[in-house]
Amino acid sequence: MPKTAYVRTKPHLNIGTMGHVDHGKTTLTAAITKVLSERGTGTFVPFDRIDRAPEEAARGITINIAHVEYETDTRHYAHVDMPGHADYIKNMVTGAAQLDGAILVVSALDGIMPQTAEHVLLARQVGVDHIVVALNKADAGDDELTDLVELEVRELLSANGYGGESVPVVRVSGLRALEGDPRWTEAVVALLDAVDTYVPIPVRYTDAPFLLPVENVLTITGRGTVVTGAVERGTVRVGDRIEVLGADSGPQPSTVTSLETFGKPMESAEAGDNVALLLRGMPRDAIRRGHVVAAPDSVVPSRRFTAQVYVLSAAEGGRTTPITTGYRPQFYIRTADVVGDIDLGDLAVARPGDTVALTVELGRDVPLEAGLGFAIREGGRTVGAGTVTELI
Ligand SMILES: Nc1nc2c(ncn2[C@@H]2O[C@H](COP(=O)(O)OP(=O)(O)OP(=O)(O)O)[C@@H](O)[C@H]2O)c(=O)[nH]1
Ligand SMILES: [Mg+2]
Repeated sequence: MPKTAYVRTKPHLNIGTMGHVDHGKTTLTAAITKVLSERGTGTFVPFDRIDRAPEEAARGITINIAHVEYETDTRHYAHVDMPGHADYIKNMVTGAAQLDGAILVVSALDGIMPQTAEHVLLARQVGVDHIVVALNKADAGDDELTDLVELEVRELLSANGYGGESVPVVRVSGLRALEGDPRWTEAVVALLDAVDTYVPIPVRYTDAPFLLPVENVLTITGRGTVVTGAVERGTVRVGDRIEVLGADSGPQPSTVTSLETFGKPMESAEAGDNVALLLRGMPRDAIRRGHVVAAPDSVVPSRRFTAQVYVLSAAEGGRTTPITTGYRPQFYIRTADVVGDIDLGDLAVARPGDTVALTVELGRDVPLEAGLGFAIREGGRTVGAGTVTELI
C-alpha cells in the first residue's frame, strides 16, 4: 500500500510529558490523542500502545514508540512520553534535549515529589525553556489541597528560573478525559491551548551542517539498517552523503536512501523533526545508540574537554560527599552513555551544591562541541549537570 507523504503545513514542535512516577503522564498523553482524534486532528493512541517497549513495536521504518504525533488547529506536535522512574533519567536527559517545551504533570493528590523536582532541574539544564503544568487527577482532589499544590509548583518553577507566576497551570484529569467526561475533555483542550500559546515556535538551527544523535537502530529485512532520532541541526535529504561517528573504528560513510517521519515518507527533514533514516550498506553492528549521523567532515569526535559543572546537592537527590580528582562517573552526552575521569586541577574538592570548572577525559571518543550539555550519573542517579566549555 503506498504511503501518504508527510506534508509540512503547520509549524512543528517537540514537546513531552515529565513528572514523578505514577502522576499520570501516560494516561494524559493517551487522553490528549483521544480528545484530538475526536476533533479530527490526531489518531487515538491508547495507554498500552504508549507504554510499551520500542523493540516490541519495531515494525517498518518506524520511530521510537514513546513518541506520538498530533495536531492542534495551529501546530503539528511530536510528543514524547518520558518514563518517570529514576532509572530512566537517561532517556529523559537525551529526550529532553530536543524539547521545545514540556508538560510537567503533577498529581493534585500528591503534590511535588522527588522526581518532579529532578525533572524540572534537568529540563533547565538541558535547555527546555518553556513548561506548562498539568495538575492531574483533579477529579479526585479537593480544591483547597489543589490550590496548595499549585502554589508549591509555581515556587518550584520560580526556583529553577521558569517564572512560576506566569507559567500556565491547568487542572486536568487524564483518566476522566479518556473516559469521555465532557468537563475533563474540555480541560485537556484548555491544556493544549496553553501549550499552543505559551510555548513559542522555536528558531530552528536549519542552516548548520546536519547532525542527528542516534536514539535507536533497527534492521528492516530486505532494506537495511535504519536509525531513528530527532534532527539536532541542519537539514538532510534523500540521497545525501553522511557519516556515522562515535565508533572506535572511525567514521563510517553512507548515503541516506529513505527518510520517514511517523511512518510517512519525506524528501527532506530539518532541525527538530523526528525521523527514521535508511542508510545504504550500513552493517547493523556498525551503529548504535549514542553515535551521531552527521554531514561529512562537520564534526570530529574527541574525548578531552573542560566543562562547567553543577554538582547536585543532597536535597536534589545528589551526593552527600564531595567529589575529588580521579572520580569516574558516567556521562550522558546527547544519546551517548560513556564513562569519564574528572580532574579538578587546583581545586581540592567539589562539594554537593558547588558549581566548578573541571577537565574530563572520556573513556572513548564522542562527537563534542563547546556549549553541549550533559548529565553526570552514578549508581543509577543524577549527581551533576554540566556544559562543555572547550575541547582539548
Ligand atoms: N483519579 C485519577 N487517576 C489517574 C489520573 N491519571 C492517571 N491516573 C491513575 O494513576 C496511575 C498512574 O498513571 P500513569 O498514566 O501510568 O502514570 P505515569 O506518570 O505515566 O507513570 P510512570 O510512567 O510509571 O511514571 C494509574 O493507575 C492511572 O489510572 C487522573 O486524572 N485521575
Ligand atoms: Mg508512564
